[in-house]
Parts: sequence; structure tokens; C-alpha cells
Amino acid sequence: MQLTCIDCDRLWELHQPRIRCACGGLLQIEQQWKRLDADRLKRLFHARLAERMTPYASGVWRYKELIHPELPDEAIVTRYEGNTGLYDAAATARFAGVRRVLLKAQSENPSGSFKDNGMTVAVSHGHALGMNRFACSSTGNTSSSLAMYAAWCGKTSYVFVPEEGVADGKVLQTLAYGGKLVRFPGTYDDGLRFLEAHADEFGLYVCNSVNPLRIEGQKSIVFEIAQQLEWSMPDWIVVPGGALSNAAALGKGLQELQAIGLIETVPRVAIVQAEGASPFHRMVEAGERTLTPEPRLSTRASALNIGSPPSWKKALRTLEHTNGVTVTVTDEQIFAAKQVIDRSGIGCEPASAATVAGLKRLAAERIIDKDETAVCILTGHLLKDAEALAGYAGRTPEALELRMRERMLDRASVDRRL
Ligand SMILES: N[C@@H](CCOP(=O)(O)O)C(=O)O
Repeated sequence: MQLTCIDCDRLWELHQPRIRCACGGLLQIEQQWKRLDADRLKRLFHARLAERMTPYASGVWRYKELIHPELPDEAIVTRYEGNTGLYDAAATARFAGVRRVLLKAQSENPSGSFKDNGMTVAVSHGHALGMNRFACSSTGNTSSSLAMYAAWCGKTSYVFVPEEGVADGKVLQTLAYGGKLVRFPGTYDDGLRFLEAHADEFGLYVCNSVNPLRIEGQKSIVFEIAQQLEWSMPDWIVVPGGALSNAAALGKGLQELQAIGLIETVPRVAIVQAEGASPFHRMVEAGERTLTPEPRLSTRASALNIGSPPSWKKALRTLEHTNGVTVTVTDEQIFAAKQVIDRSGIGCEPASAATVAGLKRLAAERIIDKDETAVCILTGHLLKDAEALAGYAGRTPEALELRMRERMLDRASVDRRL
């Protein structure tokens, strides 16, 4: 395994806690795939589905050979993350206007979001390096995930969370796991800038997705999708775009699956941003190759409130490799999609619903054909953002209809309402 700068190709030592190259570029892990045999790997990954209470029971560490082969098993910090459902969602497909939609519910992870796939790898690596103080900037999911894994391996987490625009449930979840919370005026971008500048002084191991080990772990989402679909890929994979780590990991994972010979065709990737926080989409639409950060953010999908997505260069590579697209959706479109996903019995937080809203828009614009199949990645659990539910779930016509106006709970008044 090698740690390489994506801008200047300089190599760095993997066994030192380092986030960026001296030139400022992001780092990425590179491995040699030549010695790997695709059929042998398929058999191995299949056999590991029967594992119980070993690191290989995890839906991330099942793919250890493709993620962090050098890490000793004893250093693995796992909550058996991954292993999430891939659901054939007919009502969602009808809403989006395409033949088939599969929802990949990363919300079923132990802390309720896709961050766990990457966090188990970053924390395990930091643990193996002997780090004791872990840190992140977060809009709430990363902080919950980090606080959970740090607690599980007996370490301390310091989480920097903006004072405004973060769902209360996520902050409470982080605190409940024992995360040391630093609230500050500003955004995720400000928190990350602070950590990148000061982590070394404070002896902090940064677990945001600028840490390349996070991306390695998040690749397992597409590995699982591929295995669940018996190594035959859908036409499209749709992801929400905030910090863009999901898009970065998806592209890297697809590229590797193809290089090893585990899949033949690569699906197209669609990255969906909220209109109120869409610096990456604006760059792509303008045909530019330099991202202009968006200082003022305004989306109710709070996990997407990111104006300077650190992984934008990696996400751009994903688009290039997969002939991908970007699209934006309004908060209204996000909430309309969320209602369909919630009512289908799966449920998700608002940012996740951006995928289905984006799919609907891309199908309406005929960028996605109605006969194509799409996998939408649902990044966070329905209960992550209870305020968002209060915004609409209690106000649907059916809920009003069933409300007990008589304020009596007896047989006769219930009978009249049903
Ligand atoms: N929405 C994210 C933002 C942090 O992203 P990361 O990729 O740097 O972990 C969150 O939940 O905090």
C-alpha cells in the first residue's frame, strides 16, 4: 500500500498520521492489484457472509484485501458496520419515473449513517498508530460515528460542530457516546480548516474524509452493492453531494473492482447537490476545473451544508471515469422525495432523499432513460433529523383526518374516525 498525493504524485509514509501532501494536495491510498484473482476473491467474500463475531462479519472488513490488507486483525475496531439492505423500491421507482430503483440503506449502520463504513477504517488505522485523541469537524453524522468508534476502543473524540444548522438529534447522539463537543460560529468548512491547521499541535488524529483511510472504508458501499447484485452493476448509482467523500469513494471503488476483474461494466454516477449548497455542480456546469467555495449556504438538508467540499477533485475523477453527471434539487423536491421513501417503509434523513429527487429530475430531463435501473444511496437514518419530520409528517391530510377532535379515547369516537 502506498500513500500518494493526487496533485503531485509524491509518495508518503502510510505509518505516519498525515492528511495532506506538503503541496497541499489530498492523499490517496494506492495498491497493487495484479496478484489478486477475481474468482478467488468472490468465493472468499461469499464465504465470509457466514462469519459471526469476527472482524470479517463486518460489511467493511469482509473486503479487507481491497481496503487495508496490512492492518493486523487485532487492531480492527468494528461494530459489524455495513451489511446494509439493498431494497427494490417500486413506489420510489414510480415516483422517479424509471423502471427500477434500488435503495441502498446506509442508514442501517450502527450509528445510523454511511460514515461508519469509513470511520471503522480511519479509527482502526489511528488506533494501530497509537493515537489516543481523535477529531473531526461535522454537521452531525461524522461526529456521531467518530464518537461511537472512539468510545468503543476506549479513546477520546473531539468533535467540532457548527452552532447552527445541525439537527439536535445528531448532537445529542454524539454527546451520548461521550464525544467532547466544541460548538463554534461558522460552518463545517471552518471547523475543518481549523483542524487541518492545528491537529498536530493538539496531537489530534483527524477522521474527516480528507483522511484517505475514510475513503478506503467507504469504498465498501459499492463493493457490497456489487456483491448483492452478484457482480453485475446497475445503469446508474446516485449519491448526494456534500463533502463529496461518498462520490470520491464510489469512483475509486468502481475503478478498482473493474481493474481486478470483479465487475465488467461501470455504472454512470450521478451526484446530487441541494440548490442552496451546490459549489461542485456549479463548477461542473460551467465546465471549470477549479472549485469556487460557496460562503452562504441554505438548505434544510443540513448534512449538505458544505460550501467548500474537500474531496471535489476526487469526485471530479469519479465523474470522468464513469461518464457521470451532476444535478441540483430544491428543498421542496428533497422533501417530496423523502415523503415517498419514508412511506415506502425504508425512511431516510433529508440529505439522502436528494438522490431520489435528483433521479426524478434526471429522468424528466431524459438524461436517465425510463428503462434504466438506478441504485440510490440513502446516507442517513430517518430519526437523525426529527425536526425535519415535525415539519411535515404531522401535517399530512391523513394525520389531520385521524386526529381525535373530541379528545376522548372511547370506542364510539375511535369508530367514527376509522
Ligand atoms: N455531512 C458530514 C460532513 C463531514 O464530512 P466528512 O466527509 O468530512 O466526514 C457530517 O456528517 O459531518
